[in-house]
Amino acid sequence: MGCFFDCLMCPCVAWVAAFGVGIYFLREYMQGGKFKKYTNETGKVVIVTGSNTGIGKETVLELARRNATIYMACRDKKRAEQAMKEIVQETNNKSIFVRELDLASLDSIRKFVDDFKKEQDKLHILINNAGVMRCPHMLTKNGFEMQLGVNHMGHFLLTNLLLDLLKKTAPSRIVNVSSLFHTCGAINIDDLNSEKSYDEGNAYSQSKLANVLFTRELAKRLEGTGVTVNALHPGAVDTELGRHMKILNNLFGRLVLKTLLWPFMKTPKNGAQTTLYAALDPDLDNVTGMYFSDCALKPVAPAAMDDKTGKFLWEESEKWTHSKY
Ligand SMILES: NC(=O)c1ccc[n+]([C@@H]2O[C@H](COP(=O)([O-])OP(=O)(O)OC[C@H]3O[C@@H](n4cnc5c(N)ncnc54)[C@H](O)[C@@H]3O)[C@@H](O)[C@H]2O)c1
Repeated sequence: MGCFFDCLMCPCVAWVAAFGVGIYFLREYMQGGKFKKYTNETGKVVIVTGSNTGIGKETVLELARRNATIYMACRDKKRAEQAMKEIVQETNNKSIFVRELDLASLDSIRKFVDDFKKEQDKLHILINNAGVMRCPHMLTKNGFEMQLGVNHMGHFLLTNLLLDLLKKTAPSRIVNVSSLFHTCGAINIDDLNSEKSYDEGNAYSQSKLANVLFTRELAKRLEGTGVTVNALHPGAVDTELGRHMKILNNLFGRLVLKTLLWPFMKTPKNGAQTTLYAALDPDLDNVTGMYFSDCALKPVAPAAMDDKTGKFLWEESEKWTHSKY
């Protein structure tokens, strides 16, 4: 016991502790300084996909604090209900509902929308947040490569099925959570579904580029409707998104990587701030087809400005999801 206290009194331990505390506050200061505070958004009806964990869960928590009515559209109903209970307890907002949505199934998406429309005749904000990253080659229920299928195709169908409600409730907003990885992406016109070859990193970047192309194409189609649509990069955020990465699957790798990256990673709370900015900031009432990061407008990759590819992707997405808009 005495030895333990001797160790604690050692100047090295004190220095390491002071360094750790210093880094913690510096990280919080650097990330927190950029955020705005928004007033209560009473009465807004919001859908957040993939909101039982990570950035989505924090987004719901922050919206719940602002008195929104929130639908948590989640694949894992049990985890979502647990998350919802925690949020209700913390915010005392009882207008938070869990509804099942599997973006890897077109039937599930259609059922979610049908049920939602029976319950609600308003939708002010749709936040397309759910995502899967660098998974091994897998297919959705409809045979789409999983990352393009969930991150883009699923949200494409969901959004289009909800457009009538968004238009009716205008001014309203669509927020697409993309990633800085869109800058590494290319739309593989000859092999969009990765049937000839598959690389998990390329497939993720392709799906996140698709988010930005979809945002820009949809913004054009929504001109004059009062519905805006914007995309964003939330930052590098400490969440469960890396669950498919081999290095994070063993304890040692996870420990080393998390320790090394920790000072540079945002907390989920800070990672949710650009989503909140895109969803709530009054200065963005008429801003559409744009891309944000750190609560500010940012340029997109040249590939995301290619309108021809945007049109190609839209037409393919209509064919794949058996829908025409
Ligand atoms: N964490 C980061 O550093 C980072 C960086 C850039 C972009 N993003 C993007 O942010 C978004 C949120 O990711 P996160 O970091 O909070 O990760 P996360 O893994 O904690 O959250 C992703 C959510 O998506 C849900 N999801 C996955 N497949 C689904 C499906 N088929 N149907 C319905 N929901 C499904 C998961 O269940 C989970 O709730 C993603 O779109 C991701 O690409 C994250």
